[in-house]
Amino acid sequence: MSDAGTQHPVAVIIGMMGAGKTRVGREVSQMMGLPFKDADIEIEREVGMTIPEYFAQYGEPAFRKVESDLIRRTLDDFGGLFALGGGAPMTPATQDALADYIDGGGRVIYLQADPKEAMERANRGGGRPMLNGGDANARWMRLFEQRDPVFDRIANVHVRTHGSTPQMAARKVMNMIEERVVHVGVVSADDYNVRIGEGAMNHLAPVLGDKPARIALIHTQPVQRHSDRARALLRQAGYEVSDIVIPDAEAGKTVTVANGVWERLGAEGFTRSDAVVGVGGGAATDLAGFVAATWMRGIRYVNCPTSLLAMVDASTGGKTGINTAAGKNLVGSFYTPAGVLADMTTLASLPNDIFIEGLGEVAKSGFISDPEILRILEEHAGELRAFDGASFLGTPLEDVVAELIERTVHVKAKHVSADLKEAGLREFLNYGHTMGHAIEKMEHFRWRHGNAVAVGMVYAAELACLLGHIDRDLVDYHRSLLASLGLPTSWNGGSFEDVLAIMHRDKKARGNKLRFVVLDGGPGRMMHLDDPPADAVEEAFRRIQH
Ligand SMILES: NC(=O)c1ccc[n+]([C@@H]2O[C@H](COP(=O)([O-])OP(=O)(O)OC[C@H]3O[C@@H](n4cnc5c(N)ncnc54)[C@H](O)[C@@H]3O)[C@@H](O)[C@H]2O)c1
Ligand SMILES: Nc1ncnc2c1ncn2[C@@H]1O[C@H](COP(=O)(O)OP(=O)(O)O)[C@@H](O)[C@H]1O
Ligand SMILES: O=C(O)C1=C[C@@H](OP(=O)(O)O)[C@@H](O)[C@H](O)C1
Repeated sequence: MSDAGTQHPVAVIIGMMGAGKTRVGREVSQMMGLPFKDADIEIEREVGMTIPEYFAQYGEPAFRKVESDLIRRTLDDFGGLFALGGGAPMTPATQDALADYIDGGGRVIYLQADPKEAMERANRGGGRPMLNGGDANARWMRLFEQRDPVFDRIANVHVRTHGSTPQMAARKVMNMIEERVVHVGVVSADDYNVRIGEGAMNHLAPVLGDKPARIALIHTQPVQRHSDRARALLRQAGYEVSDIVIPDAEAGKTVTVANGVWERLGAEGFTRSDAVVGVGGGAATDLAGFVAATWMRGIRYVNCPTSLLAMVDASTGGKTGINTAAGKNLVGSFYTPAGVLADMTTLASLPNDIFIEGLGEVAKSGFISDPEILRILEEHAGELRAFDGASFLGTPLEDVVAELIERTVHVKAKHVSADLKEAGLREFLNYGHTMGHAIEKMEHFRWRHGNAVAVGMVYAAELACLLGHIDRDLVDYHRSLLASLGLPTSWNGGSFEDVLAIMHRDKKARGNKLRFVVLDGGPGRMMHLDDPPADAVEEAFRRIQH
């Protein structure tokens, strides 16, 4: 964001008078150890008089010129938190300066206080020339009606502070500043962002936009507390919410469930301008995406993943789908979301075993593309294996997990941006899945996906080693790293013949030829392994049996 030798604010705060721009801005700067600047105070320092005096002596146009010049300068030479005066964003020159700042990666945060709370606070202590003359509340409301739509459009981050103390409001602002954003380019559809951080769900309304009137909120019972928050945010933003609870986990990924949702959408008059929001694990976001992809041949949807695996994998990339009697994910559509909001606060209720299975897909991304993921996993294996959602937020482990999520999503974004429909490169995301899916099916889906994939990666490593593509040390490293995370590295649940038959039905197979993706030399270097020798395929299977 910064040009050489210049610095830009970490965030600019705008909002109505009394919203808390100064008070909350100072709280945030203290929490983040950053300097704080209040435009009004800087202006008074520059002109050598109070703002009311300047207004009285020179009038508002002259004041707005001084103000916009100072704001433009500060945006290019200050690296802390910068709070603007209430009317500042209404000046075209300031709007241009803020647009340039956002283009450079800046955050303009609209602090959306409850009008009643802000009005009351704005009238404390006076000193606000825009409220002089007549009923201050009436003037405040008139200004709000003029300014709110403009602030809403100018800001790229929106933080509601209704009922929040300054400290609570500051925490929300800080979460928005610290959140991580991964951009996913899509060749044949609109790009979208994956937002990762506490409070990411606050982006629901800006991501959905103002077109939808109705939102189908699809979720499962175990994530009720998180879908309650999504529902409240949607209703506060003015949407009509159809609450649709589906069966949990794989039981929710069926055509019967999808049909039930289609019937609801039909009965409630959902049109192409309406939207779907999926809240839950990967099964829920798969079903929600499938319904969005098929209702009227495609309506907007936003995923709010609540499990680690859903955050790092299932919710991103546009694969939507349901299961059939013939197997998993055999019916579906490539259909990309309008956005993915991975709200870290949802992990507070995630059971340990489900967090650990998500590490399987994180490790996979390390092996296929980003060795730094492997290093982080190794360094923090003990803490990760002991994950406890109830005590997780606000600890150093939260930053470690956020980094792992961001990196893993980057790996997925790189593959899906270049190859949405899995013609080649995207198949590398299937590392460990040929055997992994066979194990899931042999276990009648009692095994969790990430666990099966972990064994599948050990299998793929053994196969690659047998054929001279990687050395024994790297195979052993697969076992030691995955085991240190609490993931399984062997399986004894069925015959080679049965597994082989299932692998021949893998979507990477071509005709009667097996196809695998394996490491070629080391982490980050992948290759397609087509039609490997039958004896190696069987020997590798023997080696994953304990
Ligand atoms: N579309 C894709 O690209 C893609 C990629 C990977 C996996 N998937 C699919 O995702 C599914 C696996 O996802 P998953 O591992 O999230 O399984 P899941 O959706 O079955 O969730 C696992 C369990 O955890 C619960 N849960 C989720 N978040 C929770 C939270 N915050 N608090 C408490 N409980 C929570 C769920 O209710 C469920 O009981 C599979 O169906 C798989 O096929 C899809
Ligand atoms: N969330 C909040 N809860 C309680 N009081 C607040 C809150 N935000 C601001 N205040 C108080 O309201 C008054 C106006 O806040 P201020 O930050 O000056 O508003 P602004 O800069 O947006 O005009 C101050 O007395 C401040 O301490
Ligand atoms: O986005 C993709 O390409 C992936 C889809 C899923 O595999 P399947 O397509 O085999 O279900 C997932 O498990 C894998 O991690 C990556």
